[in-house]
Order: sequence, then structure tokens, then C-alpha cells
Amino acid sequence: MITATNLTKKYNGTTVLNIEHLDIPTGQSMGLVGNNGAGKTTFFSMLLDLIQPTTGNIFNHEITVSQNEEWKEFTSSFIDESFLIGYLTPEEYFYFIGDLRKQNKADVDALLLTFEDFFHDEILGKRKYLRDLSKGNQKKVGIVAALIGSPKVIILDEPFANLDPTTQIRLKKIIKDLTAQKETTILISSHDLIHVTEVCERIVLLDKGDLVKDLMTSTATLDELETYFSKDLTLKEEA
Ligand SMILES: Nc1ncnc2c1ncn2[C@@H]1O[C@H](COP(=O)(O)OP(=O)(O)OP(=O)(O)O)[C@@H](O)[C@H]1O
Repeated sequence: MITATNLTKKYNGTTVLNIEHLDIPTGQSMGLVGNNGAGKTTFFSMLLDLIQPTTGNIFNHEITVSQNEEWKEFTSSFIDESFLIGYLTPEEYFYFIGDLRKQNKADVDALLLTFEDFFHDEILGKRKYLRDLSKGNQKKVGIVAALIGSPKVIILDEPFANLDPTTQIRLKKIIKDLTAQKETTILISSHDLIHVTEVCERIVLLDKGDLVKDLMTSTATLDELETYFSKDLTLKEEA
């Protein structure tokens, strides 16, 4: 279980995130949606202890994230390219992350084999440094690296952005397979309402830092979200 309580983040007196209480049960796939600046990355960054909450706490499997580092053993993430190491090749990076997660080379190779389709012959064996890969291919590396060592909690910030349609479809299958056993907790932020409602059993909507909707995904969810995000347009049309 991941729990956020009385969680706020303020910059220069402006509140950019305000979550009174949020429980994410173990094994849940949760999608975080919201317009630019809604606070999605801020929430993930606090969950990963990259920034400190102004008030409140996040508990990851009962560990207070900002006070104890043990959550790092079972939590992985790909937020952006800053998680990559530009002067390594993809293979070097995967083995490096494997080392951190106590996976030997054979373990990592076995995992990489299962992502052959996802890599689409653009990642492995190319002798290219990560810094020289396209944005989409960098993202593929970051996502797969986040899966090394079967982490209990996986956090992906906008995983579908910059991926081509074929890779987006493959990624949806990867996420669905990961969540099928209900053992891995997956948190995904996305602007793609179709993809996120397809792969996540729960959708949390942030609006200017406030949690305004918390929905168990159903056939009505996509419509409900589209209506919500159209409200400003509708108001303008009516004016
Ligand atoms: N270091 C900072 N100093 C001041 N304001 C910040 C800082 N970091 C983030 N913010 C502000 O916090 C708010 C939330 O940003 P955040 O990146 O969490 O949004 P987001 O939902 O991830 O947006 P996007 O969809 O554009 O990625 C924004 O208004 C942003 O400008």
C-alpha cells in the first residue's frame, strides 16, 4: 500500500499539490491525469524523495519515504531522461541498473530477450550511446530498465509520450501483463486518456494540485474524463 496524508507542496507560497488522503493498494494500477501543471510529476517526485513535501508524508509499504531509504529496494521509476546515463550504451545501462537491483548479467539478458519486439531492433547491439538515441528510444530504455529486478512498485511519468503507435500498443500489453497478477503496483501519469483508461484500473484526476476525481475505471470513465477536460471549452462556447 502507498499512502499519502496531508500532502502539500508549495513554491513561494503557491500550493501546487494538495492531497488530503490517498491510498493506493498493493497490486493496483493507477493512472494519474491532469492538465499541464496539475501536479502529477510533483506527486511522483515526492514519492521518489526527489523533492520534499511542504507538509505531510508519503508511506510506501509503511516506510516514510522522506525518512528511510528501504523503499528503494522494491521501487523503480522512469520519470525522464535525467534517469539515464548518456555516456553508456543501452546494454551497459541495463547491466548497471541490474547490479543495483542484484540481478546478474544472465538475469538481465533473459529479461531483455522478452522485450525484443518492444525494442524493434533499435536498441540492442547498436553500439550507440544513450545520449545519441531518439527521444522515443531513450524512453524505451528507461521503461525497460525500470522493470529490471521485478520491483513491487513501478512509477512511470508519461510513458506513452514520444512513442510511435506500434510501441504504444506494445507498451499497453506490457503494462497489462505486469498488472494481471495484481502483485505489482503501477503508477502512470498520462495525457493520453484512451491509453491510460485502457491499462489502469483506477484513475485519479488532479486539477491545479487538487485531487478532484478518483474513479475505478469502467466503460463510462473515458467519457467522464473527456467531459471534465472539455468543461472550459464548453463554458467559452456558451459565453
Ligand atoms: N522548482 C519549482 N519552482 C516553482 N514551481 C514549480 C517547481 N517545480 C514545479 N513547479 C510548479 O508546480 C506545478 C506542478 O508541476 P508538475 O510538473 O507537477 O505538473 P504536471 O502535472 O506534471 O504537468 P505536465 O503535464 O506539464 O508535465 C506547476 O505549476 C509548476 O510550474
